[in-house]
Amino acid sequence: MTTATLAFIGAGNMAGSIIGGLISNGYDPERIIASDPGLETLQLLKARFGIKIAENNSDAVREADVVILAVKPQVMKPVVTELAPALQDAMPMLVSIAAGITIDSLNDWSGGNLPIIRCMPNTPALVGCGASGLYANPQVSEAQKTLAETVMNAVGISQWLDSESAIDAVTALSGSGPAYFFLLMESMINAGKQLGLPPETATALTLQTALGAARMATEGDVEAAELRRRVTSPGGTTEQAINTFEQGEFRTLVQSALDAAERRSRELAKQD
Ligand SMILES: NC(=O)C1=CN([C@@H]2O[C@H](COP(=O)(O)OP(=O)(O)OC[C@H]3O[C@@H](n4cnc5c(N)ncnc54)[C@H](OP(=O)(O)O)[C@@H]3O)[C@@H](O)[C@H]2O)C=CC1
Ligand SMILES: O=C(O)[C@@H]1CCC=N1
Repeated sequence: MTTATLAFIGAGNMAGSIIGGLISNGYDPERIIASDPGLETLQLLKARFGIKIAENNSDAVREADVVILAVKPQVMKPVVTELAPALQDAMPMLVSIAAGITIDSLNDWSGGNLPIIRCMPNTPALVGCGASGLYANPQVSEAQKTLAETVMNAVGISQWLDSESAIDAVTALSGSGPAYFFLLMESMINAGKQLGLPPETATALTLQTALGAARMATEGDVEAAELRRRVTSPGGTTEQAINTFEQGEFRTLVQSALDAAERRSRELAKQD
């Protein structure tokens, strides 16, 4: 694993998930520094993972090889503009995980000429099962690309994208994706309770079913559609459920949901 020093600007849900995944995978906590206005959040991360914390964003970036911008898109401009002098001193690689914020904007706000990567991770990074899309500007060297990939692969898988706009699609698919599966889990747990199962039973069976289905889809070489067919006995129970999903236009609904998320990602870019 790399020994690069990573500075996280913003230490909320997503930064915490990546940090947790890195530490579980053996990353040296002395080489991770985080800064955030919430002192309590920082103290918790320090106590839990042994990472360093900084009093302000500029202090955090001073020694960093990689600065991971993990604040909400809406505050990215003031955060990066204020950091620009420190960034121009240290010239680290910037990795922004924010939905919507473009490389052009990050380049303008940071004073220019920095290697910048846009990365769209997801929260399962916390358990080493993250999925990230990556896109680099021309200033990023091959060695820096390998570094970014090493960091993100330590918490899951990553895919390089050949256009920046593909980040909007990745945001809609895997960035937001865990929430879609959680919604399905919530809905199945509730349906199981409605069918008379005790809540603990409905919960345990739903979660194990989700885990089992995900493992079968990822660990074998059989496509999801075929795995679904193998559960669906002709004239059996699953067929009734699948027909109900199809009649409710489940696939169209999923497409519309992802379209809406992708559209929102593009809108966030216009609010720069
Ligand atoms: N959550 C997710 O599943 C994913 C999120 N992302 C992206 O990650 C980014 C962070 O999202 P998420 O972790 O969910 O959001 P959070 O709100 O949980 O984390 C953002 C953190 O940044 C802090 N912050 C606010 N202002 C500053 C500042 N000036 N300097 C340093 N830190 C600051 C916030 O503090 P405070 O709360 O006090 O304002 C908060 O702790 C977003 O841009 C999002 O698009 C990408 C992929 C997935
Ligand atoms: O909902 C959001 O905007 C962020 C980006 C992807 C997941 N969470």
